[in-house]
Formats: sequence, C-alpha cells, structure tokens
Amino acid sequence: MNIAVIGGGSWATAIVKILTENNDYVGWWMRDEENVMHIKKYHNNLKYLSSVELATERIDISNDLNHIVSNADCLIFAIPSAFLKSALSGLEVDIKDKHVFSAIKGIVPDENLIVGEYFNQNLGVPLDQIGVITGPCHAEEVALERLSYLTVASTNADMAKKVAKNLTCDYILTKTSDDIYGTEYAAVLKNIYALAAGIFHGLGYGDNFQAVLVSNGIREMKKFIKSVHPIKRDINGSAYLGDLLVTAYSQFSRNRTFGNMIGKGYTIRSAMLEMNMVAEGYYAARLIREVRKENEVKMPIADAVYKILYENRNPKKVMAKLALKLS
Ligand SMILES: NC(=O)C1=CN([C@@H]2O[C@H](COP(=O)(O)OP(=O)(O)OC[C@H]3O[C@@H](n4cnc5c(N)ncnc54)[C@H](O)[C@@H]3O)[C@@H](O)[C@H]2O)C=CC1
Ligand SMILES: O=C(CO)COP(=O)(O)O
Repeated sequence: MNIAVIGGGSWATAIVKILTENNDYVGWWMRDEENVMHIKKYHNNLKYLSSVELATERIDISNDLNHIVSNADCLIFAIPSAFLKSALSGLEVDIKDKHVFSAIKGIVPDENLIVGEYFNQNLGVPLDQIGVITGPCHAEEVALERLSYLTVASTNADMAKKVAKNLTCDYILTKTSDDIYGTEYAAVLKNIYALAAGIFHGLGYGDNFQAVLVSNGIREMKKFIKSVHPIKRDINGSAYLGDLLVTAYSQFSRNRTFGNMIGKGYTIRSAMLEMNMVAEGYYAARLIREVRKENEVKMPIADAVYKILYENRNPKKVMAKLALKLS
C-alpha cells in the first residue's frame, strides 16, 4: 500500500517522519515549491519541525498534487481545515477508489461538515474508505521521539489495522476504533475547550479552576457527540478525554497558546500574527454553532469562546460569567 501525506505544516511533517520508519515509499505533497526544494536539498522542513532529519531517500516530495495522489492508495490529509478546499481545488485525479484518512482536527468551512463527511459527500469517497487519525499527540513530541499513542478510526477494521500498523514504531503506539464521527467531533471540540483553558490562564485563573473547566469540557463534549452520533463509546478514552487533556495543558498546544494571548489582552489579529501556526479552535468556535443549529445541546463553554472571538465581547466579563455556571 502506497501512502501519501497531504500538507506541509508541523503535523504533516511529523506523520511523514513516522511513516518513513516503516515504509520505503512515502508520498508527500505541499504547496510551497521553494520548501520542496529545500527539503530535497537539506532533508528538513525549514518552516516546521526543522530539527527533524527526514529520510528523503524514501520520500517522493512534490508540489504536484495530482502526481502524489495518482501514486497513492491511501491519502492522509494534514492541512488546517480552513485551507483544505483551496488545496483540493487543484485535484484532477478521481479519488473514489482511494482510502482517505483525515488527521485534520477541524470542520470544513462553508460546508459545516467534518472532514470525513466532506470527502464522502463532495468527493464521492465511500464511507468504508474514510478514516481518522487522532489522539493526544503533538508534532513537537513526535519530533523528540517521545512515546505517544494515536487512534486510527475506520468502519473498515482491516484498513484501520493496516494504517495503524504503518504508524506504529518505537515512539508511536496505536489503537483502532470504528467511531469515525465521534473521534472527529472530539478532535474539533477539544480545540475550543483548550482555547477556553488558555483564555482563563491568560486572565489569571489557576490550576484548581482549570481542572473544573476541563471536567465540564468533557461533559459538554460527551453531550454534543451523543446528539450527533449516539453509539456506545468511552468518552474517557485517549482519543476523546486524552486529547482534550493534552491540548488544554501542553506547552505545545496552539489552541491554548492562542487563548492565553486573548486572555492577556491581545487582539485576535495580533494573536494570529504572533503565531506561525494555526489554532483550529478559532474556526471551530464559529462552525460548531452552525452544525449545532440542528442539535439543541447546551454548550456554555463553546458559547463563551464564540462571544469573545466573534462578538468582540470582553474576555474578563464573559469568562467570569461562565465560571459561575460550571459545576
Ligand atoms: N501540530 C500538531 O501537533 C497537530 C496538528 N493536528 C491538526 O493537523 C492540521 C494541520 O495542522 P498543523 O500541521 O499543526 O498546521 P501548522 O500550523 O503547523 O501549519 C500550517 C499549514 O498551513 C499551511 N497554510 C498556511 N496558510 C495557508 C493558505 N493560505 N493556504 C493554504 N495553506 C496554508 C502552511 O503552509 C502549513 O502547511 C490541523 O487540523 C491540526 O489541528 C493534529 C494533531 C497534532
Ligand atoms: O491536536 C493536537 C494534539 O493532540 C494539537 O493541538 P493544538 O493544535 O492545540 O496544538
């Protein structure tokens, strides 16, 4: 099975590193031609995880999407959700017979679909060829080869096992799941809650309160996921609670960092400029409201984050009000 990774950021770079531990061929698409040349020459991604020495003799790297997609049986998408559609606009190859795994933790703008649904409904990829790669795992820790777990979800158990096997190495252990909706929504929501954790931290709230926030966050997540896809799942599993915990607490979290800046008084624009990376929770806070219109679930934490980011409301006042509602 030829696997290709689509995206040029930190997570794509980390996944390529992992895949080269097991595979003699890894396809890799990124849009920036200059960076492609740099990686071929210097064996590292200048802009993201530049300390990682990439086994370029095993990587077919190109900014020609159709070339990379044509040569692959299985595609792993690791582009921020906001740029997925623009990246796919150059795609001429039919992908209906490919396996498509999303490592993206966001909702596709304008469509209000999670990534798997988008590939299924808009690109005709059958549901049993769709999968999710998720779990508590920061690219920066992959770069350091610190032990991490990934969950590979697909309704096709054989395919989940195959992809999981390809991702397993000395520093990556894997689990499989059939919960393609629940794992994707959990990955979207935990970014919003981590952003809330960052805002509270920036406002000066301490660890005692953060624990209450995270405890409320997992319950809010559970209610929402149950409303959109009510199957039996253990919300305390590492793809759900585990990912919320690492994103809310880790020094590497983009969402927590972004929220922290907002709590400290940065404008949204200046917080974005300060980061060379994307905080998916910013987009998710808006898009989850659209998805939610059909589901009447109460989500006070997500609502508070939305008010701060999109209604220009005062973070101190909004979060003080939210803090009194938690239990
Ligand atoms: N970084 C991590 O540790 C993890 C990230 N993810 C997810 O992976 C996805 C990708 O995130 P990262 O790799 O962290 O992103 P990143 O923030 O490291 O990189 C940003 C990427 O977006 C591209 N980009 C920036 N502006 C663009 C534009 N206007 N048009 C098209 N592309 C543009 C950049 O070239 C770069 O490839 C996200 O959904 C994220 O939630 C999931 C697990 C871990
Ligand atoms: O999903 C992640 C870790 O599992 C990455 O979270 P951040 O985007 O907040 O860094």
